[in-house]
Amino acid sequence: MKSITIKEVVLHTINVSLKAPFTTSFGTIHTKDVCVVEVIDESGISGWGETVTSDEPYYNEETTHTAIYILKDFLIPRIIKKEITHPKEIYSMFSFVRRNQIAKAALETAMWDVYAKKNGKPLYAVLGGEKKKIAVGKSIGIQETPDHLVDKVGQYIDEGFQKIKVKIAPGADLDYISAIRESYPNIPLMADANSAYTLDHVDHLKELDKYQLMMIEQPLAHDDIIDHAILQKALRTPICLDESIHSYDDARKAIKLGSCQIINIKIGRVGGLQEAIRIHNLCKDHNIPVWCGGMLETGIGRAHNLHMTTLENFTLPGDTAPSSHYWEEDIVKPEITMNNGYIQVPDGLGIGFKIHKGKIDKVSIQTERIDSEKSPHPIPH
Ligand SMILES: O=C(O)CCC(=O)C1=CC=C[C@@H](O)[C@@H]1C(=O)O
Ligand SMILES: [Mg+2]
Repeated sequence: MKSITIKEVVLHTINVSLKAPFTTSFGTIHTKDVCVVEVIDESGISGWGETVTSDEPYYNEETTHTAIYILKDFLIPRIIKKEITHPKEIYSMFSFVRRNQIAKAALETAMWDVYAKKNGKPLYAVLGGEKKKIAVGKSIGIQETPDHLVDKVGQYIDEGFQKIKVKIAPGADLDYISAIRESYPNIPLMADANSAYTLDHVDHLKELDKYQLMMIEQPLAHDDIIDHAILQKALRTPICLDESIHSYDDARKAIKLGSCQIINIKIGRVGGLQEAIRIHNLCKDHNIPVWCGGMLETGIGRAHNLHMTTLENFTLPGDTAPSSHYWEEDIVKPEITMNNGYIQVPDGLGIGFKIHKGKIDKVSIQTERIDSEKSPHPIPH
C-alpha cells in the first residue's frame, strides 16, 4: 500500500442549523459550528474529517473552538509534510497532546480517508469491515411530555428504525418509559441518561428492569467506571458506557471491573478510527457488543460512522439516522439515505461521498490553509 504525505490542510469552519432542535440533559442544540478538516496529499488527493464538538464544553472538555486551536497549533504541525506509512500510526503521533480526542479524530479520520483514496479502496475495506449495509437506530431528544415522546417513537418505528433511544433523567424516566412500553411493548428500546443519576438512585433505576430495555446508557458520572460496576451488579438491565470511555484503556478497565455489558463507540470521543478499532476488537474478545453513537454529525462524520459500523462486532443498530433527520441540505452528495431500516455502505473511494462545496461555501464562517509545520510551541518529533 502507498504511504501518504500531506502538503496542506484546509480548515473549513462552517455554521450549520439542525432541522429540529435536539435537547439532552446538557441543553438544546439548534445550530453548531463545525470545523471541516480537509487534508491534501502531495498528489492533490483530499481526505475529509470533521469536529463533532458543540459550541459548549458540556459533553466533554472540548468545544469546536478549542478543537481548532489544538488542530492548528499542535496536531497539524505534527503531521504536515511527514511521510505516513499507514493512518493507524497517527493516534500515537498525537500522544504528546493530552485528551482533546475530538480534535485528534477530526484530523485522523481525514487521513484515513485520503489513505483509502490514494490506495484505490473504500474506507470500510481499509478498516477491515465486511457489511454492505448497516442497521440504523434513532436517538430522540428529550420531549415535553410522555405523549409527545410516544408520538415520536411511533413515527420512527413506522419509518423503519431498528432501535429507539430516548433520553431519561430523574423526574422524566419511569412515566416516559412506561408510556412507550404501553404502546410498543416489544420494540428494541434503550435509554440514555447522560450521567443524570448517582448511586443514590440505585433502587429507582431498578424500577426500569421491568421494561426490558436493551440497555441504559451512561447513568452515572461522565468520568466514572467504578460506580458503574457497583450499579451494574444491582441492575438486570445492561449498562452501556458512552462518555466514560475515552480510550482503549478506559474500555479495558470497564470490562475488567464489570462496569458495562455494552459500549457505544464514538469515533470523536475516542480520538479517531484506530482507537475505535482497538476498542471494537477488545470488546469482541470479551463478548461485549458495540454500536456506533452519534454526535449530530454532518454527512462527513456520518460517512465515517457508516464505514466503521461495517466491522463485525457492531452488532447493534447505531445512532446513525440519515442526513434528512438533521439537515435541510447536507454537505455531502448524495445525501445519506435509509431504506427499510438500513443504510447502504458506499463502494466509492474513501468515505464514498462527494463534498458539496457549494453548501460549504454557503455556510462558511472561515477558511484557513496551513502548509507549514511551524508552530508557536515546541512540537516533539
Ligand atoms: O447524532 C445523533 O443522532 C445522536 C445524538 C445524541 O444522542 C447525543 C449526542 C451528543 C451527546 C449526547 O447528547 C447524545 C449521546 O449521549 O449520545
Ligand atoms: Mg450517550
